Amino acid sequence: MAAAGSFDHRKYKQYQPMSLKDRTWPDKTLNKAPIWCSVDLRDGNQALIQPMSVEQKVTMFNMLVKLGFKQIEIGFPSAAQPEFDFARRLIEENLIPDDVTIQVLVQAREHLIERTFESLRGVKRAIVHVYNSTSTVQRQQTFAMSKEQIAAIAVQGATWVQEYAAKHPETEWTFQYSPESFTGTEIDYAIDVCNQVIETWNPKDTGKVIINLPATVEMSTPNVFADQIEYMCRGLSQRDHVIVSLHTHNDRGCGVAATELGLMAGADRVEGALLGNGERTGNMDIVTLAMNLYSQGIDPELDFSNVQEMIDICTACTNLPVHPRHPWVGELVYTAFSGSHQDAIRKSLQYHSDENLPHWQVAYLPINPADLGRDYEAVVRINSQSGKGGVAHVLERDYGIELPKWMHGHVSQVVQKAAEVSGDEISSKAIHQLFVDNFIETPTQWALNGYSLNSQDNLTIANFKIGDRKFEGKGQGALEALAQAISSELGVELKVTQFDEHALTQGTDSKAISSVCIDVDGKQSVACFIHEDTTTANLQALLSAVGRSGLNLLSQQAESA
Ligand SMILES: CC(=O)SCCNC(=O)CCNC(=O)[C@H](O)C(C)(C)COP(=O)(O)OP(=O)(O)OC[C@H]1O[C@@H](n2cnc3c(N)ncnc32)[C@H](O)[C@@H]1OP(=O)(O)O
Ligand SMILES: CC(C)C(=O)C(=O)O
Repeated sequence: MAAAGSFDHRKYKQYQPMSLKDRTWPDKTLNKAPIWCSVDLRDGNQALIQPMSVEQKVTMFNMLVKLGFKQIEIGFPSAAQPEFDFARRLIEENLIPDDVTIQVLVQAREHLIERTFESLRGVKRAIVHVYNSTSTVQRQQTFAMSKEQIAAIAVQGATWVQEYAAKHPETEWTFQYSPESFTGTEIDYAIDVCNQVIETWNPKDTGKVIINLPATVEMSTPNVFADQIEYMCRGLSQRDHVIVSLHTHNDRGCGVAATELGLMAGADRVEGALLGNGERTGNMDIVTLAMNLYSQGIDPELDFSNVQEMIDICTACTNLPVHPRHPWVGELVYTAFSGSHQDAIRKSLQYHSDENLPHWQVAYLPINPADLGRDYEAVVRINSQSGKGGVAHVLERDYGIELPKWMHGHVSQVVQKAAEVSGDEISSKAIHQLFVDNFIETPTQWALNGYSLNSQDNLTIANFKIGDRKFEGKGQGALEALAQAISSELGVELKVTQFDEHALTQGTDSKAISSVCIDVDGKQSVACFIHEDTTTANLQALLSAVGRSGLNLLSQQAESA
């Protein structure tokens, strides 16, 4: 169907996948972390409205080191003075730990390469990353050059890098080449260009080089990218001396998926940025990929145990907010508002701790949010979508109030009403207040002002002072005696249909909570009471339930007078 105006899909053509019939990557699984390289300070930085200051770059660099990155692309020193100054600052102030290698990006242009090496003077170790664009579109439209001419730029760039490095033998150099716009490049041509660069550097005599394959623009489904990577891995010469690196972008929203499949297809190394910052829709999000591995029981070799600190630093340096639903780390990603999810989480957490399970298996929570430094308060939050399990969970979690199952519906009805009226979230404090007001508060006329209990012939004989009236009753235990006393004094039929007594599980001062459900002349009423004396808690809970049933002691008093 042709759409109105300029929204017309017919102007786009389908990406032509390569044909790799004997692909092996679909049968592979990921079982170890790749070599990580953060490009936050380069690709991330070049995508900001306001690039980071040198101070901000230092803060970001220190954080990347703390998170565990061993390779960090620190910028494009020949592009701008602050980029150059930052490289100098790291080197001159000795801010690069011994086990961390910095990387710099440069185009295959001699004056830029010269300036890049100048910025690296005195560094112990560095990766020099040179690139040129190889795609059909760029060959034709940006450079107006043939395949041979574009390959010659790559080889010339590789040669310059080698020559300038040779002038600084005190530094341990690693060379990296990217056929930029790789996903828009004919695959056999990409292999050819990369192999010419590899032959120029001839790593079999010197160690290893890095060939970085960027989805500069993400153009296909991740399976097509994986085919391309598997094919490249097969076709690159001196493969044992080549580290195959991936650098995906997220134009189609599949940057992480493409990288995962690319790793299955044989890549060794991954470039990306924290929280997916980077050009356009961003670079591959390292946090997501690392957490994907972590949640599968694989050591990501990066430490996200204080995720809030990482978010705060990234936000301060990039001025970009983090979406509340960002995978693994967004503010709301461990929060359930809907009732059935809350109920399942509550039961699952309980089961998990009761059974002492060796592996984390909790409904709706793929990992324990505490691993990232997140608290459990966020896990269940209440609004009108919530149910009885969620409300019970909040009272239990925040107030140690463990209610019997038959009470859950009563309490949640009250909370649900309040949520419907406000149209908003109901805080834990407000839920507690609703619980106190509706189920604990006792009308003064039904206040228990004293009791005595005696046992006789397996029966409890009891005296009660309720308000300022005295009652006498007997039964199997104090509760039944009280029910009998009220029934006979007020001429009603009162039965205790449900009863539960629990120690409060936190902040207790050894208090107990009693919950009572009664039937007064066919009408059901429930209430709870908290007290350090369990008998008082039981008796007062019953009296509160009587008060909530609408029985009026004062009018009965007036009648009997
Ligand atoms: C995919 C990426 O994101 S790569 C990173 C992009 N850039 C950065 O990170 C740093 C930001 N700064 C820049 O990009 C700047 O453009 C600089 C510093 C690299 C270069 O600046 P300038 O030379 O002043 O300008 P400009 O980029 O317009 O230069 C274009 C020229 O470089 C050539 N060129 C572009 N890329 C390359 C390359 N990789 N190798 C060789 N030549 C190249 C172009 O053909 C063009 O040549 P022409 O002038 O003969 O037409
Ligand atoms: C320089 C290369 C690796 C790049 O940033 C890209 O292609 O996205």
